[in-house]
Amino acid sequence: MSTIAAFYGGKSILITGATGFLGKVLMEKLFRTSPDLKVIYILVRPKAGQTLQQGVFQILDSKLFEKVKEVCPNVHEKIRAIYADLNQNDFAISKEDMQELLSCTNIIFHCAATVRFDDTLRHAVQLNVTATRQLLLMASQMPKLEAFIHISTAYSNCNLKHIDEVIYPCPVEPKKIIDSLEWLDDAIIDEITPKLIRDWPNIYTYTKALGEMVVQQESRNLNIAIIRPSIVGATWQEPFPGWVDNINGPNGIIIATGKGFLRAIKATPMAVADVIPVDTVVNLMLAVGWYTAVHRPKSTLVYHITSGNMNPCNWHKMGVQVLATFEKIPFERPFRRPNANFTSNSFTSQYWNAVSHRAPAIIYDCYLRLTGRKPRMTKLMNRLLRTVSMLEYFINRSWEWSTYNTEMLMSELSPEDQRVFNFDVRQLNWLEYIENYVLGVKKYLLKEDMAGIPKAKQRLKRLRNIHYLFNTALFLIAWRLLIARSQMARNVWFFIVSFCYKFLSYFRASSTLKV
Ligand SMILES: CCCCCCCCCCCCCCCCCCCCCCCCCCCCCC(=O)SCCNC(=O)CCNC(=O)[C@H](O)C(C)(C)COP(=O)(O)OP(=O)(O)OC[C@H]1O[C@@H](n2cnc3c(N)ncnc32)[C@H](O)[C@@H]1OP(=O)(O)O
Ligand SMILES: NC(=O)C1=CN([C@@H]2O[C@H](COP(=O)(O)OP(=O)(O)OC[C@H]3O[C@@H](n4cnc5c(N)ncnc54)[C@H](OP(=O)(O)O)[C@@H]3O)[C@@H](O)[C@H]2O)C=CC1
Repeated sequence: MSTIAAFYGGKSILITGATGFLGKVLMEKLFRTSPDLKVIYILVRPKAGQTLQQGVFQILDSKLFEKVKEVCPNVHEKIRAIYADLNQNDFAISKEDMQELLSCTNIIFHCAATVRFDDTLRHAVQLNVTATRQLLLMASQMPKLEAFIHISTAYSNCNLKHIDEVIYPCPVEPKKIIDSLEWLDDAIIDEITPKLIRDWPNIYTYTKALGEMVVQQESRNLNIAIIRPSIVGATWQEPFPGWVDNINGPNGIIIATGKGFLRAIKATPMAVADVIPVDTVVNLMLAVGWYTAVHRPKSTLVYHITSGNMNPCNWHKMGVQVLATFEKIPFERPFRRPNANFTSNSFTSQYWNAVSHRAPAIIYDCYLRLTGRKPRMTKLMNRLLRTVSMLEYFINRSWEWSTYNTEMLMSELSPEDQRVFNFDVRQLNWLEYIENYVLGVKKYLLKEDMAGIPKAKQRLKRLRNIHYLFNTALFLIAWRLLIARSQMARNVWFFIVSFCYKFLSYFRASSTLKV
């Protein structure tokens, strides 16, 4: 029997962000490996037109939870959803619910966050910093609490090149920022934001760094650990390969490429693509929860869960395999044939944006207008290019993350725990993983049926023919215009035609002689 699975038996576990990508996979694994756990409390924001119970059923209805329903048939009774908004004071949790949480919780996994790169500083600080502080305050009033696991990101210190498993101080104290945001108005906040975030690429990574500092400062006597995953990708193995459920990170790029919208991206092909499967992250989270509660390390330990140092894959390899998978498993109704390349500098990037992105979008919008429909492609393309520009920072650099704590933890696990809670990314076969990833995007995100593949392949053939035809027509028009305007072009044209004529005459004469 797995020691870690047994540890979670009978426990009351509080998860924030349980409706998110990581949170769902965490819940699934907990129920599947420790079906005898007591209860999982999930803090859920009220959603218009949906009761709490409906929200829980919606989560459980997903294919992700199919296996769980077999091993834990009463799973819906073990999820206790609590209305909460982490942006509000005391999270707007009712007194009774708060009482229950405070008196019963054994373990906390704090996953909730805003992961948007372009959020306002006020909102991102509220959720990623202030809410973390408030949760720590709640935790300090929980007599039965054994461990508090805070989920950060490997990019919280991406302004550094080499990142150790330590909490780095931020230039401005989180408390000062929280206090000043209370009285500064939005216009001033917008003005000072670039000065505050300095060399962090966005508000998200900056506020995650502040969140870590808050954890360090407010840890009191709690058993706390921080987990820093890199780019969290689809499931590798569990409960089945390729599960994804949002368009963050690489997912949106895979869709945009597969649908033929994105044809070039500014990336450094040899930079490390530090993608880490979500089930690997969850396995580490559960192992850390156990270790922190049972071994009670003296200080707050930070664990990196990244792939680059142990089993690196670069963007070139990833891109090639993504494109190869589209050949086998194309997405339905693509705008153009999926075929993308990496550009290396701003000049070529702008050229491709004009030629391969904006021009086809404008042409398509003209076609929509002419056929009496509303143009939409240019708007969509602009949003996509904006998104891509925000991701560029991460695909043009490589980082080194040390993983001493993660490796130490691996060595502390029994062979059975190493198998059930495997977070050894050295065993990952990238080509297989990427193929399953693309397939998962098709099935679980785009909800496309595999039966549609032959039709999609036919459409791709048609698009390829249109592409060749269009290019030939374009070439002929350009050449015709050039001949009309330039003596030099006329001379070249005359030379080519007479050369071809002579070659053909010679060929005909020599074949007549042979006969
Ligand atoms: C010899 C041969 C050589 C061949 C070479 C091969 C080349 C092949 C090249 C092709 C590549 C093929 C694929 C390769 C695979 C990977 C490609 C690399 C990309 C990976 C980049 C990952 C970087 C991640 C960085 C991680 C940092 C930290 C990680 C974390 O800690 S947290 C998670 C990260 N958070 C996010 O990802 C959130 C990012 N999103 C946002 O902040 C916002 O969504 C926004 C981008 C600001 C956009 O906001 P909006 O207000 O505009 O609205 P909305 O969110 O509703 O979305 C608007 C539209 O944009 C689309 N969209 C959103 N996100 C993405 C996305 N990530 N990618 C693409 N599109 C996205 C969305 O669909 C909306 O579209 P619409 O509804 O149709 O309008
Ligand atoms: N995905 C990634 O690539 C990476 C993620 N991380 C970290 O992992 C954690 C989870 O990320 P991920 O699952 O991908 O993110 P998601 O965006 O999928 O999930 C975010 C979760 O936070 C909840 N949430 C947001 N705002 C509030 C609020 N005001 N009150 C209550 N709950 C709220 C969301 O609820 P709702 O469903 O209502 O929106 C959702 O459950 C985050 O801390 C993130 O920083 C770290 C590295 C990489």
